[in-house]
Amino acid sequence: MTVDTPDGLRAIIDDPAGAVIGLDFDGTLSPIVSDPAAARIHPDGPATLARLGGLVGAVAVVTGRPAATAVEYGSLAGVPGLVVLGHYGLERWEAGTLTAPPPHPGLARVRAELPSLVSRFDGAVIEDKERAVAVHTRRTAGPQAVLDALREPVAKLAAEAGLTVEPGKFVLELRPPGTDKGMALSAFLRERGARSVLFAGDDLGDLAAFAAVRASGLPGVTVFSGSAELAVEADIVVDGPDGVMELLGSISDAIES
Ligand SMILES: O=P(O)(O)OC[C@H]1O[C@H](O[C@H]2O[C@H](CO)[C@@H](O)[C@H](O)[C@H]2O)[C@H](O)[C@@H](O)[C@@H]1O
Repeated sequence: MTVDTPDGLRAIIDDPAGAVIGLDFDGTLSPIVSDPAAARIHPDGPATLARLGGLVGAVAVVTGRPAATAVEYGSLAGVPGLVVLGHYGLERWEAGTLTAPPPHPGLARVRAELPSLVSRFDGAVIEDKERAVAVHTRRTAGPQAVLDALREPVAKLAAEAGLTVEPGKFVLELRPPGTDKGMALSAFLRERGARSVLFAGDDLGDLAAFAAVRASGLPGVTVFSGSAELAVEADIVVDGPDGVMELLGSISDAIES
């Protein structure tokens, strides 16, 4: 780290025991791929997180994925002390134990009615995540046009089922209301008595966590995992998961030195 190191990052390096590091999964720890089931963490991910986790107060993965999926695709089970807040904070995985509420009753209606909306578009696929259902358009001939065409009927179905729509990179997710990544991160900061915070993300669902960093009143830093698909303002912009790994590694270097 240099003299240009942002204040929030300086606070993390100077007092690592008080630092909470929050990390999104897809697009941040894991490169974006066309098949959601084929996503896997960056090859340096598990070792990078294990090293950083041994130096700071806590590392949490905050994701729209089910926590167990992030643990599996991220090879995270062996990362000491790591907490995974899945489904935007509905679920929590820690030390091999998963805590989760019962699935929302509205999901049954979504499972029954969504296929007929989606089947009109070749290549659009449904990802059933048990506590949420997502429609992906990345593999259609016109991902943005199909996403735009689905927006209104999906919003109507979600409202009728008592669910909320979470938009993301060529995805519309129908999920239970009442939580988001900002609420999940804020609660985790309070629980851990954080004295500084970093959150890294790449998608629209991460903006609530960026806002929570700013609202926390703590020295904090927002990190955007950049790509050609989305531009978002953040304190630090890095080049996708490669850049995230490099940044996390350099934070560990700076703490150790
Ligand atoms: O909070 P996250 O961990 O970033 O999860 C958000 C969504 O990520 C996944 O979809 C995204 O990644 C896929 C794999 O790289 C990609 O194919 C898709 O286009 C992206 O939107 C996941 O499949 C969703 O369920 C998550 O909500």
